[in-house]
Amino acid sequence: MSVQIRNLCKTFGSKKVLNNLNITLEDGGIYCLMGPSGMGKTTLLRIIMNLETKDSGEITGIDPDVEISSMFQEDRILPMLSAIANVNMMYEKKRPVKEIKEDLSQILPKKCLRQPVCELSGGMKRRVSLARCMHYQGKMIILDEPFTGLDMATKQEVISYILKNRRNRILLVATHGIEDAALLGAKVIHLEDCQELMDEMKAAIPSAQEMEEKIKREQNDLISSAPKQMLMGAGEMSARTYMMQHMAETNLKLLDGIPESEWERMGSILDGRIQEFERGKLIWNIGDTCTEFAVVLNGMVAAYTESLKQVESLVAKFGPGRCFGEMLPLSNAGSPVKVIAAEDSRILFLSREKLMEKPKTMQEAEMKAKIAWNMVFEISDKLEKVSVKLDTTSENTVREKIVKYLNSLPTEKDGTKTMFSMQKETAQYLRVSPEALSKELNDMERKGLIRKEENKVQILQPEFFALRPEAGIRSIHK
Ligand SMILES: Nc1ncnc2c1ncn2[C@@H]1O[C@H](COP(=O)(O)OP(=O)(O)OP(=O)(O)O)[C@@H](O)[C@H]1O
Repeated sequence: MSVQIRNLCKTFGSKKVLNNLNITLEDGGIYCLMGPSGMGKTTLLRIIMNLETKDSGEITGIDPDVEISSMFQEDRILPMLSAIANVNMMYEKKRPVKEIKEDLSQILPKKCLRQPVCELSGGMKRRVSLARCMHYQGKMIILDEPFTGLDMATKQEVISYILKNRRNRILLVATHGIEDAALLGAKVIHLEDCQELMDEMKAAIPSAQEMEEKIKREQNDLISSAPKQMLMGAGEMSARTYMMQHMAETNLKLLDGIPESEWERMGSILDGRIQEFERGKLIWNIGDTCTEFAVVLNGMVAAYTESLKQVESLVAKFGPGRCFGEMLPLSNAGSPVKVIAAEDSRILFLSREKLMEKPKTMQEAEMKAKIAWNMVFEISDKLEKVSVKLDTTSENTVREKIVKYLNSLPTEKDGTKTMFSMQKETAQYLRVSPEALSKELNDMERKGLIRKEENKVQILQPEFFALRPEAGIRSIHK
């Protein structure tokens, strides 16, 4: 039976937070609840969980007191107990420690499972809290910003853990991460679309300009983190994906210099076709052949790649005036990319063949000249960026991989870096044998480059570890 939220209203004092909100959560569905900060996500989750009273409306299909398992924004774990004990508290009749240990070691280093959780890092505490939630039986799982403080690799591990242990329960995740929905395979619920927005509520919604800036920031974060991930040497991202991300950085402004009011007319002169896509609709699928340039006239589209583990991640978002056809030839070459409407969008498709044809009228010649100029300009810029190619892991020595990996980890306040997880998993992650990893770490310690203790590594000679991108990339035409 689905969970139905009908005409839900909530006011704090004079502040209207939810107004006639309607959402249906289908049995077994996965949902990401998104919305600007302060829009009422946590309030809605708390009302569903019966931790907050509603002013009016109704929620049917679930008994919040026994059927919901939740993870809050705060960890809510018992600090002096171990991760194992925290999880085992979910059971009236305790489960064998071995069983819990095995389960937890999917997302946490084995060594820390018996430590009091107050000694763990913030991200580790989040994972204990998540595991506790997943172990509770019920009909629905609610996670309020579960991925805060997790790096991309850990997030992917945690998401596989969630999906593996969900057992077809309804999953509702509040998040700000635009790529989380794709990683979870979730349907996105935009809180602002499910209710009647009062003027005061609209104030929480960012302006178009703020959104543009946010997207730019997120895009930049994604792009700047890409080489880092690659430098880890995990082989997870191909060189082609790397190139694509650099392409995304400069995605083609095919219509630059042509006023917006002219775009549609230009489309008709060049025999283009215009198609409308509702939010969430697939525009271009992985592997589709590319014979057209696709220019966003209105709305916003998002391009996703698929990693070797078939986890999708957002590569770029394109707003009006941007063209994504340039990325698609790469998909023919085997690099997976798909494009989805992130908002209701109108797309102008321009045939490559038509663009190449000799113009028949002056108007056509003028349009084509502008497009051709934009392409030349863009391509010359790109050639600069695509002039590097990633070495594949086979050419990297174990030490290079360790150095790159350590470089990619954040430095903690005490100057140490916490290794991804236990050595065995790190070895697997870096695609080297555990013996080779351990030998190399010992060697580096003997040479005074690092000091090891438990899961932590202290870098003693920072200059040796200074990020050297050229160690992982080489020029292909210089
Ligand atoms: N107990 C409360 N008393 C008064 N106002 C509250 C209370 N709880 C929440 N609010 C207000 O309700 C609004 C919605 O808050 P809520 O925490 O639900 O937003 P959110 O979408 O989850 O935000 P974020 O993404 O930042 O976590 C905010 O303006 C907040 O200040």
